[in-house]
Amino acid sequence: MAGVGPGSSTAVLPEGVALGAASEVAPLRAVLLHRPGEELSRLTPRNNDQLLFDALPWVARAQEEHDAFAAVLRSRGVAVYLLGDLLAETIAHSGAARIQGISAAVSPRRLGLGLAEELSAYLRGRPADELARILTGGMTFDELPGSGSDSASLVRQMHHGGDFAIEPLPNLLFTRDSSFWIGRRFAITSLALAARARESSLTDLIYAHHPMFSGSRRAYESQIAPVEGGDVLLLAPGVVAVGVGERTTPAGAESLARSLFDDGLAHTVLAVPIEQQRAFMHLDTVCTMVDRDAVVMYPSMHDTAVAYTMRADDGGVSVGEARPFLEAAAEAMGIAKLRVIDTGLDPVTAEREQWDDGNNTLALAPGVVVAYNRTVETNKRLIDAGIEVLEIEGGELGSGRGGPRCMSCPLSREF
Ligand SMILES: NC(=O)NCCC[C@H](N)C(=O)O
Repeated sequence: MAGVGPGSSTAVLPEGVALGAASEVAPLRAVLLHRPGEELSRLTPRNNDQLLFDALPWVARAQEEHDAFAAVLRSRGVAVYLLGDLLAETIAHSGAARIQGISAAVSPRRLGLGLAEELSAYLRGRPADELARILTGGMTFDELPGSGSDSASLVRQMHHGGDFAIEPLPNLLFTRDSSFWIGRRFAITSLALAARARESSLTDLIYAHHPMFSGSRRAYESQIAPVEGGDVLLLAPGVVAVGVGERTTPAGAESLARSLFDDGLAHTVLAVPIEQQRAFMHLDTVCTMVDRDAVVMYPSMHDTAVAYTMRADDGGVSVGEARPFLEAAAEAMGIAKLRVIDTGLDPVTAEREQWDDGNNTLALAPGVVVAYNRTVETNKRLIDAGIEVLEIEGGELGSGRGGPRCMSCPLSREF
């Protein structure tokens, strides 16, 4: 097999660790993260809104924060895999993956046929690690091969040098959204917004061609309508909550439910409407599980969140009336009550800490979560409720509006 670079090796799972996840809180064994890189340095005041960042992160500091996040996970026995490494290894391993990645990134619509063919041919000849960097970090017109040469291409001549010939993917940082595992299967999601749509072409090729995933089967293959991983919460084995709002659509939630029922991966899917606004872009920005029977939740959702219960019904799907989410969830999970860790916050603090991803915790085990240290009040309430909170810095990482759960895709949790 071709290596990625000198001295490189191909990632494998630790002994005894099996791919898959059936809940949000069972002990985490392996996780997919993306160490932010060049794609973050592509953000400018002109493109940050469109690329879904609220500020321009200090890249080196964001990398330090991310390294510290990964170190916390490793210190708790979690095997950490980095998307950039897996991508380079996949491309080194598989010519088909190389072609797939290039064709998803090079758009004849944007570049015209001539330039698109020229660029594709150039990329086919790049070393795997360089190609992986281009597929994630993008490429400007100035960086195109032969730039500055006397070119017959109108496209080259009429674009500014700093325009993107290949768009960067700064939101790859949020590995939660572009794939998720349910049972022993992985699902490649269908991302709603143009700025993120290409991310799933990379997770798709990694899962399809990296040796670590060989033999793994897919869930939700049809990908008919948008579903993003940040909206999918595995409340308990067989019970899934799906946020429906700015990203995941009703059609996405319904087709996901249908597919999970058909594959025997869930018996109940709860569709939970969330406000269609930036602050609440996914269900996991307002609610995450911190224990087998407990969630941390944005206070204003506590009494207002509802759910439509979908169940498999005679080859189809039955949909119940909207009812209180906490009640519907507890019933589906077969528990008396789904506890809400009451953050008891005043509306202003609650709003600020929700914005700063205080509700976006990553569970490493029942009652053990990772959270940003800046959400001081929420963390305090979690600790008072007996939850162990492992705090990380997020001053720079948080500028993309995502916390520890958003930045992680569990590859393996104990069943
Ligand atoms: N699961 C999540 O909530 N992910 C955070 C995504 C943030 C990213 N800037 C976005 O707007 O999609």
